[in-house]
Amino acid sequence: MQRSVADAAGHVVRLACIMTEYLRDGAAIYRESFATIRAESDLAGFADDVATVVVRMIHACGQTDLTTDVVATPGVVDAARGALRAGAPILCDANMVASGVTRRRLPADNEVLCFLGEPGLPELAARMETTRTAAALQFWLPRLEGAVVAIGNAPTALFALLDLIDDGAPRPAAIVGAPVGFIGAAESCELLSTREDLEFITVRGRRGGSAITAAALNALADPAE
Ligand SMILES: C/C1=C2N=C(/C=C3N=C(/C(C)=C4\N[C@@](C)([C@@H]5N=C1[C@](C)(CCC(=O)O)[C@H]5CC(=O)O)[C@@](C)(CC(=O)O)[C@@H]4CCC(=O)O)[C@@](C)(CC(=O)O)[C@@H]\3CCC(=O)O)C(C)(C)[C@@H]/2CCC(=O)O
Repeated sequence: MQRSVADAAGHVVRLACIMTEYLRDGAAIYRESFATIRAESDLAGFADDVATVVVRMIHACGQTDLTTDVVATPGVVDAARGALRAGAPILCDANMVASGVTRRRLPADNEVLCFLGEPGLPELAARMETTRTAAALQFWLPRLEGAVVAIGNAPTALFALLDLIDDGAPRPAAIVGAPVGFIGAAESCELLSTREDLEFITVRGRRGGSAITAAALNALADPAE
C-alpha cells in the first residue's frame, strides 16, 4: 500500500508502507490482556484480592506461570491498601520501581521515595561495606513505621531490611519484595516468605524485577484493572 504525506517544504512524499492490523485502543488492549491472563493462569490458590495483584504482576512480565512462585500473606492487600489510604509513603529500592508507580492510582497522593541519589550514599555504602541500595535503607528509617516497601531490584536491600527489622527498626505495614537475578534474589525472597511477623508479597526464585514490583504496588493501591 502507498501513502502520501507532505514534507516540511510542502513536497509530496510517497511512503511505501505495510498497514498491519493491530489493536490500537489502549483500554481495549488492557481489557483483552487481563482477560487472557485470567483465562491462562491458575489463580485458584489465591484469595480474590491477592489474585488481582498477581494478575497485574503477570501483566508486567508476560509469564502466566508466575503464579507458581508468588507467595503472599492473607492480610497483605488490606494492610497495604489501608496504609496507603492513611497516607503512608512508598519506599523503593530503585528509581525504576519508583518510576513505575502510577501516581493517579495512589489514594492519598502518597510520597514515592527512593534515596539512591542521596549525596554521600556511595561513601556511606563503602563505610558500611555494602551496596548503595542496601545502605540507602538508612534514609528509610525515619519513614519506615507503617510505610509500604517496594523492593524490585536489589536482593541486598531486602536482606538489609529484614536484618534492620530484626534489630528493632520500625515495621513497615506491607512489603512487596521481588528482587530479581542470580545472586541473592532467591535467597532473600525465601527468607521473606518464612516471616510470620510481616505482611508481604514475594516471588520465589530468580524472577522478580522493578516492573513486576511496581505493578504489584499499583494493584495494591487500586484494584481497578
Ligand atoms: C548486583 C546488582 C543487580 N542489578 C540487577 C539488575 C538490574 N539493575 C539495573 C540497574 C540500572 C541498576 N541496578 C542497581 C540497583 C545496582 N544493581 C546491582 C547492584 C550493584 C547491587 C544490588 C544488589 O546486589 O542487591 C546495584 C548498585 C548498588 O550498589 O546497590 C543500580 C543502582 C546501579 C546503577 O546504575 O547505579 C541501578 C538502579 C538505578 C535505579 O533505578 O535507581 C538493570 C537495568 C541492569 C542494567 O543496567 O543492565 C537491571 C534492572 C532489573 C530490574 O528489574 O530492576 C540484578 C540482576 C538485580 C543484580 C542483583 C542480583 C544478581 O544476580 O546480580
